[in-house]
Amino acid sequence: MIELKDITKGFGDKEILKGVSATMESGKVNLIIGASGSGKTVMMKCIVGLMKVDSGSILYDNQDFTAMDHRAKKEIRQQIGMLFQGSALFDSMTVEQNVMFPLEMFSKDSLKERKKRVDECLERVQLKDAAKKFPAEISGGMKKRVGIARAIVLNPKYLFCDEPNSGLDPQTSLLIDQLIKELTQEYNITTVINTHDMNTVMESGDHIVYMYQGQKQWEGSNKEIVFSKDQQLNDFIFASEFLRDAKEMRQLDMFKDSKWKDQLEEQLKRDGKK
Ligand SMILES: Nc1ncnc2c1ncn2[C@@H]1O[C@H](COP(=O)(O)OP(=O)(O)OP(=O)(O)O)[C@@H](O)[C@H]1O
Repeated sequence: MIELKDITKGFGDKEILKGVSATMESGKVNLIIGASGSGKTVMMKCIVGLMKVDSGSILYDNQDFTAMDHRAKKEIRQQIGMLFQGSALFDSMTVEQNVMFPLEMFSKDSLKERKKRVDECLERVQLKDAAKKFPAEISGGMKKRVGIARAIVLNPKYLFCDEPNSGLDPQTSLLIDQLIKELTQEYNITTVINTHDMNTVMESGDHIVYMYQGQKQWEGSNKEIVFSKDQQLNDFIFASEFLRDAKEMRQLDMFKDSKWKDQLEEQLKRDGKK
């Protein structure tokens, strides 16, 4: 679990993060969403330590990352996997060499063990046949899968993904979302995704943190999101008529589940529809 406690970050006299507290849960896909400029990337950079917060603290499984010395921070960083926007693969290396790279940097395993681990990861993302190919020879979706294999090769406890669906078609996006979700559950990873993709929000966001102008405006599950009365959040998520219809359909679908029945009835009463 990662906890943010009242973090602030500014540049010069411009305050970007204005006291954000939020929780990213283990074994869950945690999403950071919000309009452009709301502070999502700055927040993600602060969490992984690429930027230093001005105040507040960030706890990795109860250990205060913000108060750690360089060595302790390095240990946490070695438990972090990162999937970058655009995949950020090394063009001159084959797929398997790209996945091997973090092991060569940080692992003390023998070459045989490292090769075995690379094979396992490539198998897991269904890319064994592409092991000897170069990034220029594979599709955007395959590149993302190489990026995912590389991000998990060191068995991370925490996985950060920056816009994992950018530049992908809707079907490939879904497959990437599914893969990230499966890996998160299989290895009980605390996954944090910065995304603009509403499909990801509705389909795979277990826990969602909505940022608005440098503050956490809303936090909850993708089930709770369809019942939220927060105007900013609703304007952002259900921006089109199509999405508003989808929201109502999701509510009706959840109505079948007794767990949500009371909540929906209450909402319909409040909205004067019942
Ligand atoms: N290194 C920096 N120096 C100064 N200002 C910065 C820096 N990094 C980010 N900002 C500012 O912080 C604000 C939030 O930026 P951020 O990149 O976090 O937004 P975002 O929500 O991730 O947007 P997008 O969805 O477009 O990626 C912006 O006004 C941006 O100009």
